Amino acid sequence: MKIRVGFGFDVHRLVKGRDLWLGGIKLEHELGLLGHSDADVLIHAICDALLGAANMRDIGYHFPDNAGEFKNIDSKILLAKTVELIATKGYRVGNIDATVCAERPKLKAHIPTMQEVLAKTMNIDVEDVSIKATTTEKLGFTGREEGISAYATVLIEKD
Ligand SMILES: Nc1ccn([C@@H]2O[C@H](COP(=O)(O)O)[C@@H](O)[C@H]2O)c(=O)n1
Ligand SMILES: C[C@@]1(CO)OP(=O)(O)OP(=O)(O)OC[C@H]1O
Repeated sequence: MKIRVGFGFDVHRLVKGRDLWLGGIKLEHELGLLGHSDADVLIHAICDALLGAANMRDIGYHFPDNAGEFKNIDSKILLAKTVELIATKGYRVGNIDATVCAERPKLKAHIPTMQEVLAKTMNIDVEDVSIKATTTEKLGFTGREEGISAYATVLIEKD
């Protein structure tokens, strides 16, 4: 079996008047993430990690942020397409480990739902999707609640 690892990182700005989509679900919050798509920063980090593992460039290369077809798109669609892209090289997702940096909202209670939704989107076992959350102790842009960042590490495999 051939295995490869990949890493992804993304940031989106928090603004008024936008819904907060994170890990494929909509959360109740007074601010939402700004982007061309639904700005689901966690999914974007996972997409970049998968593409990186397969050495297939990055999310903006495949889904440009000036293309009308991706305006306000549900990032779960981009994740499903990314899984299809790595499959063209024969790879499937092994496991994912991701961290979201957000001062608020508290994500703890929502993580099992995110795991289920993302596992379903990628057609993998929920056991293979780890999601963690941390504050940055009120430091930096995440600590000031100006944005949310996410990191993802993935393993992909083929026979
Ligand atoms: N947005 C967040 C941030 C953190 N958590 C949970 O709280 C724990 C402690 O966070 P620290 O940043 O103080 O280390 C963390 O391990 C998460 O379980 C959260 O749910 N949502
Ligand atoms: C997802 C895409 C495409 O809609 O747009 P954004 O939501 O702005 O996200 P980003 O992480 O900046 O880059 C990838 C984009 O091309």
